[in-house]
Amino acid sequence: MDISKQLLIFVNPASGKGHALKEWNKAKPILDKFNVKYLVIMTQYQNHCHEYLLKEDLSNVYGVVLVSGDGLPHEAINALYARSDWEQISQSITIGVLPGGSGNAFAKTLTKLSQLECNSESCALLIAKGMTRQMDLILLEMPQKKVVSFLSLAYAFISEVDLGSESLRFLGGARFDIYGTWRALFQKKYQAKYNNQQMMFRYFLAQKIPYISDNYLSAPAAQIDDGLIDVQYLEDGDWSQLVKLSLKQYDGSHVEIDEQGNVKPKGNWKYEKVKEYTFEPITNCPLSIDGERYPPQPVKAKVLHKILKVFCY
Ligand SMILES: Nc1ncnc2c1ncn2[C@@H]1O[C@H](COP(=O)(O)OP(=O)(O)OP(=O)(O)O)[C@@H](O)[C@H]1O
Repeated sequence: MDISKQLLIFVNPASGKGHALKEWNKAKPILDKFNVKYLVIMTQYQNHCHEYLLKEDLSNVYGVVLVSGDGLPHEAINALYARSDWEQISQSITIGVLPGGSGNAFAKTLTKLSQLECNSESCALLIAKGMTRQMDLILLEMPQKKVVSFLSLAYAFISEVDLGSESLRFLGGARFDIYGTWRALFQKKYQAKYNNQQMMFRYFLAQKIPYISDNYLSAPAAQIDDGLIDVQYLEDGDWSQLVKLSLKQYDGSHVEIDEQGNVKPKGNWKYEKVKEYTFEPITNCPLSIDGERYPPQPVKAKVLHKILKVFCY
């Protein structure tokens, strides 16, 4: 890593409860103490960060830091991946995050792996110390678009909770608890094809990292660099199964892992580790990709192994 270059720090004033600037102010003294060079950009509008990273000369940049929820890293990583010089950028630029939004799964995962608390001071320390790891991304090919995902693709229950609770952003992370409880009580079923098999789903979630937000360890067997995607789903099943399982996702106890690291089967609840999959929604329910809304459409997913550098011990 060439620290004679600088970090680009994007602060999203519109994320979560609007606390991103406060979180940045907690991190700034730590970066200053370590004499880190940086340029701060307050994002002015949706896609500002994407436009900047797609077009600007990044030859003087060694890291991109997102102070926001999980939406801004999704935007940033996709902009970098879409550049013609991505191969070189994937070697020279490292991604860092500070938890400034309502869903901070990325910050939670990187701090947890580094055995740190998930807060802005820990994230700043990770960035200032400059240790990096290579992580996987998931390439999602859709009819009109290719997207890379660092977190998840959700349909049915999780997609409804993620996207349906957007108007409750002012509640911060509590939006998922409140809206999720309501949706678990009044469940819907959704038709889709998973690997060409048509099923009726109550729940479908494919993840790259173990957390889906700061306090939901939804895929405890997931690893950032194992070359695999953790897919969980619940077919039809009974109503109470989803209620019980969603309550246990706080600490990951809905999944039992044996000494070899394999997930033990649990009734109708399926947990598979795959290198690729296909998914085709049939019911009109949007897809949530890294927490962002995408119209229902067929998706081909495959892992891009160890393709992104992140600040992590
Ligand atoms: N100044 C701005 N005004 C409005 N939207 C913005 C602004 N800056 C960035 N955005 C957009 O805000 C969106 C949400 O980003 P982010 O993930 O940081 O917030 P969040 O509230 O935590 O969301 P999530 O719950 O998905 O984590 C992104 O799509 C980004 O483009």
